[in-house]
Amino acid sequence: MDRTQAAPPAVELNGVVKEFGAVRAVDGVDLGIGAGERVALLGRNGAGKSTTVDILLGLDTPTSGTARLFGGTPRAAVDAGRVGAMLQDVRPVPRVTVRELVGFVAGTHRAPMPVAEALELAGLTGVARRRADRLSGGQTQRVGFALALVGDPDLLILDEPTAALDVAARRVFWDSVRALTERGTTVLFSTHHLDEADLNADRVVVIDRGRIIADDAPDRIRRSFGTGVVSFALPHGAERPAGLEGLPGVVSVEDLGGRIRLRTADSDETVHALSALVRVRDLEVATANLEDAFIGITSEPAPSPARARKADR
Ligand SMILES: Nc1ncnc2c1ncn2[C@@H]1O[C@H](COP(=O)(O)OP(=O)(O)OP(=O)(O)O)[C@@H](O)[C@H]1O
Repeated sequence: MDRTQAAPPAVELNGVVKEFGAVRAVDGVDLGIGAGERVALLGRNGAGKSTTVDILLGLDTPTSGTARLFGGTPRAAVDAGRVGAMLQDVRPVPRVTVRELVGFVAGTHRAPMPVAEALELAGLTGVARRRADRLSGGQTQRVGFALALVGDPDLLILDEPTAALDVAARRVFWDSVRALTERGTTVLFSTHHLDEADLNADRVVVIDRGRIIADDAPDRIRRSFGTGVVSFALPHGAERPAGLEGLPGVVSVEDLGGRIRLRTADSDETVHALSALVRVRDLEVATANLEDAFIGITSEPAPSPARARKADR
């Protein structure tokens, strides 16, 4: 055996397609994720995130293409206790305490972390003696997190992990995720909170209509769609002027019905040229965030079949 060979990636999807009848939920996804990466999976409703996660967990099989975790099948990685998952629907077992439930699941793993540590990382120490079926929505979601991490997995897959968490609980959650990746755990999470992806992922993968349309560091994705947003209202009754797309720095133009938003790589130049083109009202200049980039990327038209085939090659 070649001992110099690098360890296989935590996640490797090659040409994965998943069809449900006429619906192509995943449409040729290639994705590799290395150890210790913290990756956000973003996409609009119905983009294909959960289907991709299901395939990664071996809960569903691709129509074509391959999914591998640590060089083997997802099933093998899950059976070996290398994968912890937190899915959207967490339904706690009735009549046991939080500590008992997490302890029970720890007992099913070969090398779990101490139960107290899992409770602490999930922010549950204060409610450890409470019945697991009598918790708030946010506490229940934290139980799901504790159950996913107590096996001390190499890969954590978290499907919208903070949907029910308040601001303080979110902070605890992301601190814990950071601590886990610092000791080598790979984390893949899906979210609709783009600010969270921006702050907590070192890589953002955007999926749209079953295809990966962006895969980069959050700041690079932000910059690729302009660093600034210039928005303004038109004078009452005025038509949208021609030529906005051609103004210096402008990357894209959105018409929000009376208000125009320009994403730009150079706000100063854009504003200067804009003032010569049209008289505007309520001018605002802001720094672009990941949400602006996301809207820009995902609102682009779907590739035509000819373009899609070309992209496949
Ligand atoms: N079991 C199924 N049978 C039929 N269609 C399905 C099935 N599961 C998913 N789909 C469809 O596949 C597409 C992708 O769904 P998926 O749940 O993966 O999206 P998502 O990105 O997770 O969305 P959301 O953000 O709303 O959770 C959608 O059009 C969905 O309706």
